[in-house]
Amino acid sequence: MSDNVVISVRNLKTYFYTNERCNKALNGVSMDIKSGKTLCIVGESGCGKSVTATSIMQLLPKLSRIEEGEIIYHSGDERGDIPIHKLDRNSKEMRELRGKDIAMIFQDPMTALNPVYTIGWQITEMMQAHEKISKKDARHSILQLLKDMGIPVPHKRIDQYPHEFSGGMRQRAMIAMAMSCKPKVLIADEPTTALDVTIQAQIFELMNHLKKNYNTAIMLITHDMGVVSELADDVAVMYMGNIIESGTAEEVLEHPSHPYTQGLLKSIPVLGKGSNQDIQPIKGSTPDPYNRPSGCQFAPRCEFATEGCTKAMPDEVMLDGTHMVRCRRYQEVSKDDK
Ligand SMILES: Nc1ncnc2c1ncn2[C@@H]1O[C@H](COP(=O)(O)OP(=O)(O)OP(=O)(O)O)[C@@H](O)[C@H]1O
Repeated sequence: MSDNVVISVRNLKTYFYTNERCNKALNGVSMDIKSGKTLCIVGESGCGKSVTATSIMQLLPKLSRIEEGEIIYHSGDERGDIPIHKLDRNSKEMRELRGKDIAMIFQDPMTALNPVYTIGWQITEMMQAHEKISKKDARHSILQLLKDMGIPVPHKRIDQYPHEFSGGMRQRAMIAMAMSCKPKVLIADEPTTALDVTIQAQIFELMNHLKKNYNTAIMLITHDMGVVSELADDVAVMYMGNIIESGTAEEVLEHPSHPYTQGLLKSIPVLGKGSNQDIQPIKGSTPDPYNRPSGCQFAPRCEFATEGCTKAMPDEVMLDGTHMVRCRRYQEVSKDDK
């Protein structure tokens, strides 16, 4: 395994059990999250992006559990490799990992920020929960952190409440809180969906700054291929609980080999191509997770599908380099893209 892998996920199966029915929300997911790189997880609503994140954080909703597979955190220190999938969500070890080693940011900053305390107070609490640090030293580092996160007049902002911040500034404050213990991994679940494009661009710049200057491993969840093309070093495309294509951003975006990836790329406008672009949404909709089609889950929506596709789930095929695709018809699909 390459040195810079911080989290490796192997054959992860996370299921939901509701009314005696089982939803295989993750059905054998494997991926590596690497330091100093951004891995984008992309796919339509319900494909399993958030469940992947909450499995890694051991913050799964009720009625769901990790059924099979591994999530290993490679600490790089005397703790060695930590099997997260075996830890209890409320265990001391898991609580220490959360925040200190692996931090998460959300679409809505108020998920993480408490309205009744000042930003400075909340970040101090977070720091003191994980390390021995005096209030004075914490204040000093928080001022620097707020400045690093592009929050103007930090000595004033530190004593303000979340409601005194604009949406974009609140998002930065949440990122500052997530970064306060210098985590090795930052998991960001659609962090800019609610923000306007200018603020979105600033938050992306900030994430690139974290990656470069703190060597943070970033896992960024998005449904937007435009975001992927701007930020990703590595990409994993998910559909119905499986990764159906993955590789470096160049491999996946320049040579998409799964019809679903091609569909996602055709459904976004390309910068610089003007307003007369042929934007085509992917036809059909995702199947009912409790009543899945047999074989390839995308087959009912796929123009390349043949009878064989509905018989069994396609195996992973390794193309060039790290490029993986799960499609029987990938050769025809790749030709079609040329
Ligand atoms: N709390 C829950 N209770 C029951 N099923 C759930 C719950 N959360 C997620 N699921 C199911 O797990 C599957 C994966 O959902 P997940 O939230 O990971 O999708 P997603 O790709 O993050 O979608 P979105 O972009 O809408 O957030 C879906 O079939 C979803 O219905």
